[in-house]
Amino acid sequence: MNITFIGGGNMSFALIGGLLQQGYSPGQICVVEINAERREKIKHEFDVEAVAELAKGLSGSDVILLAIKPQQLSAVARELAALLRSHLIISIAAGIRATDISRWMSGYARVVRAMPNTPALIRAAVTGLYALDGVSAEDKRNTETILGAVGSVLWCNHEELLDAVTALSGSGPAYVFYFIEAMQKAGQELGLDASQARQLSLETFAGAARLAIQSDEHVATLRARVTSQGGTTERAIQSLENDNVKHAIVRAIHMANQRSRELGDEFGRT
Ligand SMILES: NC(=O)C1=CN([C@@H]2O[C@H](COP(=O)(O)OP(=O)(O)OC[C@H]3O[C@@H](n4cnc5c(N)ncnc54)[C@H](O)[C@@H]3O)[C@@H](O)[C@H]2O)C=CC1
Ligand SMILES: O=C(O)[C@@H]1CCC=N1
Repeated sequence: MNITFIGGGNMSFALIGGLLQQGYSPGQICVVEINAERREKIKHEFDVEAVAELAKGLSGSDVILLAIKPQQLSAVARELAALLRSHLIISIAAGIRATDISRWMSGYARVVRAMPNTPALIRAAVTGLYALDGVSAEDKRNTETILGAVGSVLWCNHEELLDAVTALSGSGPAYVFYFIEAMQKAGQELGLDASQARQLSLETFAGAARLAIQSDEHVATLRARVTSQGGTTERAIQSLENDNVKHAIVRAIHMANQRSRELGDEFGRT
């Protein structure tokens, strides 16, 4: 299975790195990238072919992975329409609907919409997937192999759920970093130096997440176990509740979901 990436930015870097580590050979991968500096970087980093012209990048490829910004997608998809043979198309663009990509490509229906996240860089991504009806069982397995090279994958049965995936896990690493930023700030205000605050915050976050993954219990139960009656955690959680922090986080994720849908509507009209 030969893969052509359209766009050689951050996400393509993560995915290509994962595929090569999984045993893919550089000869199976090609990148179409309009920026000459990026092309050089890709060649230098991975020893894979990087070209500027779409048609040149597609020769011999079975899968086209669209990794350009949502704003650039409709023009590229329309250009692709005339060049398609029997390619599987996978798009990772936020918000852009598989149904619109298919429409821009004159109804071509072998389209999968995927939403990975940046932990792909260390092969710890989670990716939501949605397939149009024209995608075969083999196409689905190939999609799982490609996105599975950088982490775990899950299929959604309805396209709207990809907006939810985008809001929860696509953007999610930013929420986690935001929380860690706050923990580090507090640690330093309490007299720890930057490196101590970093170590304590990050390892607490990673340890708690690992514990939750390995435990069969609900996270609320795990939280209760940290919270001694009359103790320090109780005081902190009460403060979070008084400030309505859970509500604020839930609202933020709804906002991201709304933005993903807006992106779909915005470009769906074109
Ligand atoms: N950054 C993130 O956390 C995530 C991003 N995404 C999605 O992945 C897509 C790519 O995101 P990034 O890699 O972060 O963006 P990026 O800006 O790092 O990469 C995009 C690349 O595409 C190139 N490009 C632009 N127009 C092109 C064209 N016509 N032909 C070929 N190359 C072209 C640009 O020069 C750039 O190198 C976006 O649609 C984004 O919504 C999906 C999941 C997570
Ligand atoms: O912020 C964005 O639009 C992209 C999609 C998910 C993560 N980054």
